[in-house]
Amino acid sequence: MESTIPSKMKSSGLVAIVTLLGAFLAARIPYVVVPVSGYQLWWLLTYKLWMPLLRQLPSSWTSSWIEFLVPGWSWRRYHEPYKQLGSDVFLTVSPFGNILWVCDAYVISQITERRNDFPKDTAMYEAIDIFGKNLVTTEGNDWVRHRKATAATFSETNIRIVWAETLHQAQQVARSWIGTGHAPETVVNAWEDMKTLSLHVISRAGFGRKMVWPGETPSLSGSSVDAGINGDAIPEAHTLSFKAALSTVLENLFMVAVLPSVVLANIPSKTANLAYQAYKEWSAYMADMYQEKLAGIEAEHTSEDNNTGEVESMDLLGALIRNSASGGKDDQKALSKREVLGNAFIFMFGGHETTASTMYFAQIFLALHPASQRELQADLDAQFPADYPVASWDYDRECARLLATMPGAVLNETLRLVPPLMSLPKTTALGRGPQPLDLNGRTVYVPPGTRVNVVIPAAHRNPNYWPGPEEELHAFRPQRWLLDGASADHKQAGDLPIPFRPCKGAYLPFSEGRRACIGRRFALVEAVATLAVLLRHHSVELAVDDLATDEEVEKMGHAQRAEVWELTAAKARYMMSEGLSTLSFKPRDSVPLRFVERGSERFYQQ
Ligand code: HEM
Repeated sequence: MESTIPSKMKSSGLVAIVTLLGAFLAARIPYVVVPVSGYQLWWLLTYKLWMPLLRQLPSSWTSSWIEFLVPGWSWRRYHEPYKQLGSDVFLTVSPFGNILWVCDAYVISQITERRNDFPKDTAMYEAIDIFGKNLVTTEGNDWVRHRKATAATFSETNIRIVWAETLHQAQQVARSWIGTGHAPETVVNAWEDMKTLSLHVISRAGFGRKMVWPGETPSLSGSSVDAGINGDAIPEAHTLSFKAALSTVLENLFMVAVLPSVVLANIPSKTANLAYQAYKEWSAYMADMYQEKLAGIEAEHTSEDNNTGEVESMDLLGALIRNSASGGKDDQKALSKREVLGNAFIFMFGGHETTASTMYFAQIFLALHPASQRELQADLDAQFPADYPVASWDYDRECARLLATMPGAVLNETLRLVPPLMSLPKTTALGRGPQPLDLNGRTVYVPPGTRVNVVIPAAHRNPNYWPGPEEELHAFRPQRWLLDGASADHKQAGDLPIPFRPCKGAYLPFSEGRRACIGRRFALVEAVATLAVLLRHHSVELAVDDLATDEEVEKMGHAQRAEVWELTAAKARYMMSEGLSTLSFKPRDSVPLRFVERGSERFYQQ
């Protein structure tokens, strides 16, 4: 059945709502009328006041819509609302706007492939323009210009830096977690450390800035390129270190983006003043780095023998300046200095916590699923002989295998269950007329200006696209990504196992189509290398310190140990579902973990 609506129709106004509903009714798309759309700032800030009052109303009035008012419903309830409504596409209608919610793989593919018809809702991202327009905040031809200039920087040369730097940083993490050799006494704050690791890797691969781990002597990490650069030191002209400036801006981004500088600088709040200081400092660092790298590239152009600029420009910022500089001053396609710096910041912003949370959640899942951890370690054993030090791990030889065996499967499964981005906010383009979507052979026209939300967690648990029983979709089962389930055997066979590939539109941690994540490989290489280094000789375990001391655990029998472990696991599982922040899958609280030598696990030894 086909339904049509007038081409000039906008989604605002009563007529538009009525016509839209008519179109959706004709195409048999369910809709839910809600009093607020859930995205208004006033609602996000005050919903906890209103919800208890609304819940007092008779459920016969509210049951069909009340849960859609709770921020975060779209990931807390996964596929359930779609199942209840009998459709993987439905509409919420409110006086504040209509939203189309989608977790149908075929419809998602149409949306991500038709970039111009379903552009990104860039208004949502305006706040991250603070250092300049960039890849995330642009659309149309402007986005094409940004994407062309930035795509070349994510080269294999750059990925090799990611690999080498991650191996180095992950060894520092392991060293600090082992402490002085009393591993079982160490309670690891893995979330903070994964954020630090991720920051260090992106600083090196993104800006050529080497960061040293607390307790690490700079000489341990130095290469000729890094000599004299240390992200923790405060250079003369600055008041904060490079690392402090960056991490403070990232932590206070909302405040920095929303409040005018003069307010930030003058309100009597230490946090606001520090945020302002960090903003100024980071801007100054970026300006210095821009000049340094530009000078290196220009020197390279004037001297055939001098290849310093080439080495420097292997990092993302250097490559970006090189690409933009080669476009020439009159080239309309080149990025301006402000745009280059805007993109450099967005690489940091886009790649920091997303990758850190993936590595952190993977470790929690492995602590909760010791059998999967042992399988992962068996794959590592098969790949890396005992006398093969991390320093010899070669990117070309090792990385593809890691990604195709259990370490890669664990990451795929982690990103399926807790994708760092929960939805892809799209709209239907204004001025292009209503957009047809094919829904199971029926065509429905979505009016211009309608918000369209591709809901990633719902697609990731949509039973229509994933083999196995429905309840299994909520379980951590990395083996689903390994078609034959016995990945270690492939080491002997010498060829790479073929991973499971979900259908298009069903698995979107990095989105799909031309606007897919530009840092996908960067993130996967970093995360897989980290897991391999950490778990090659050690295991992560749940720390049960809240319930029992080490001496008490020591005296416990098997059943008692299982009991304390299960109580701790229940808390960790709760944190992994209810304890995540509403706006992104970010932990609000940390799950204490232990890092113990393999063979000394206190629970579930092999
Ligand atoms: C596990 C880690 C990561 C995940 C899950 C992730 C996920 C995503 C997703 C879903 C998008 C699409 C957003 C949208 O369309 O609204 C995206 C875009 C983007 N990501 Fe990532 N990302 C990760 C790591 C990185 C890294 C390491 C970088 C850079 C170093 C990065 C840079 C970007 C940029 C610049 C875009 C915008 C691309 C465009 O619009 O053309 N991301 N990412």
